[in-house]
Amino acid sequence: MKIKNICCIGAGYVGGPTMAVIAQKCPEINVTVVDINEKRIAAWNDENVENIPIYEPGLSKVVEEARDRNLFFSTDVDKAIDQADMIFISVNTPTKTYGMGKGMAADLKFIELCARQIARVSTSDKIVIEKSTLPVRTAEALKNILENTGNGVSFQILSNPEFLAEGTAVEDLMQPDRVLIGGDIDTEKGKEAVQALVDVYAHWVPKEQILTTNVWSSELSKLTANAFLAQRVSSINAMSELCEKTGADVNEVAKAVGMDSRIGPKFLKSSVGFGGSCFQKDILNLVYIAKSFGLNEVADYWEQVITMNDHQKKRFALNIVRTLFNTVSGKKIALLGWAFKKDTNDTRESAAIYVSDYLLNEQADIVIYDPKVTEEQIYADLNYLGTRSEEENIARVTVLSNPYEVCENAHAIAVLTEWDEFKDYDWQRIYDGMLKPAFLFDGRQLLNRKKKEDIGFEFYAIG
Ligand SMILES: NC(=O)c1ccc[n+]([C@@H]2O[C@H](COP(=O)([O-])OP(=O)(O)OC[C@H]3O[C@@H](n4cnc5c(N)ncnc54)[C@H](O)[C@@H]3O)[C@@H](O)[C@H]2O)c1
Ligand SMILES: O=c1ccn([C@@H]2O[C@H](COP(=O)(O)OP(=O)(O)O[C@H]3O[C@H](CO)[C@@H](O)[C@H](O)[C@H]3O)[C@@H](O)[C@H]2O)c(=O)[nH]1
Repeated sequence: MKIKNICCIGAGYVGGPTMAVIAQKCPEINVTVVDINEKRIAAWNDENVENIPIYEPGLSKVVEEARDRNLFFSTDVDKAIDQADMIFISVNTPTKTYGMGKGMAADLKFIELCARQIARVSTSDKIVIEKSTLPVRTAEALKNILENTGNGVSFQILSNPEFLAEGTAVEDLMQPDRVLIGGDIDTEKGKEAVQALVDVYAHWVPKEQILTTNVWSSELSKLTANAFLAQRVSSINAMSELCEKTGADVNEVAKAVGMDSRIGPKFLKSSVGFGGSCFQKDILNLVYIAKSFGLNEVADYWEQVITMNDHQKKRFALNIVRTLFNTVSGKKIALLGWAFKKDTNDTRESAAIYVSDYLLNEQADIVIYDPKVTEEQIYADLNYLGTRSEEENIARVTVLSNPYEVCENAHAIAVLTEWDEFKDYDWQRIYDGMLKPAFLFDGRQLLNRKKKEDIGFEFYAIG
């Protein structure tokens, strides 16, 4: 089966970059990315390609090459669905904030809406692909909706979870460790659909790296991968606290442990805690699924990864309070970084949000600089927590676009995102402008302790 038209529902951090790369690598396939968010689509279509809504190194170049050639962004969801042979569903699946499974389960309402829309609009056979991260067995529900409410056309459902990490999305998409495709491999039609998607990726991904499985394994592998990755971060963060008590150095421990080829060196960087839209959401979802099968030990095991992460964020903030003579009330604390990691403008679940919240509870005055995050986003993140009124957040929090100004007259600086530029600042100038003692808290193992101590900083790093 030769695919001519692809539609992707959801022009977010996954849909946008993933489809841009597919379009660039498959010039003979038309790729249309649709979204109900008009502002987002307008930004993807902005004449100045640097204004696309997602900041990812290398992405604007890929978009520039393919856009209006075979890559299109549109709000006309019905039309794109109807014209497509293959539809990726790449909408958000956040943690539920209401009702059954509140705070744990994935909210599948956007997925269901997509399925109903596909069923209503389609007049020809389609391959429907789960690109969003979904609870295991979601394909069953999708199939039920599509087959019972559709116009009698045939749908094949595949699971094709995305493993890209933000900040390196383009690189990860161009050279993925693997592409995972789950399908109904027991039927001819199912096999054909899997092959059609394999053929798309085979334009640039070596065949050995395209893994096909049954649908349930594919769905569950995505949750498993994120749980394992987050677990490594929580494991090293747990050790960081022990290092601080014992004089061991967490970087040295990570290196020594990571040189064991069975463990490996990656993803062992101790930090103020993992953030991002995926790890917490996906582990909570996994815990919820385990509990729903009565697997309480399995659920408790994975829940500890989140407990440890919450502890890490909290103890970082409390350490600032304790070190500043047990009070930060009315003190200016400068925060460098708001994004959940470097090279992205995404702030979802960023540790910076929670560290700020703790400090604001202690009545600190917070001044923030991030190279890619807007002031509007920072206030939105704090207001979303609902800990205090919007007016109070505005009164206590200032966002500036000059890092030196942010640090001017501060009692302390906390580095919360590992942006490269922070390393190259004129730290003597920053020190000179601060109140003394000048405290510097490195939540990212980013700065050189010796050099900062030589300048005169009271330096605290995790681990
Ligand atoms: N962000 C990541 O790095 C990442 C990586 C791998 C997997 N995932 C998974 O991919 C999925 C999408 O994540 P994201 O970060 O791209 O989310 P996102 O919020 O950035 O984008 C989702 C988009 O879907 C749109 N949308 C929602 N319902 C719609 C509908 N009915 N019709 C049209 N558009 C609709 C929203 O307006 C939004 O723009 C999630 O399930 C996530 O877990 C994310
Ligand atoms: O050694 C490490 C590695 C990561 N982090 C933190 O962990 C979070 C997540 O980082 P990362 O995994 O690099 O970014 P994400 O974009 O959240 O990507 C994860 O989540 C995606 C969404 O499901 C998956 O597709 C990716 O494979 C998976 O890495 C960030 O706050 C990092 O700062 C650490 O603290 N230490």
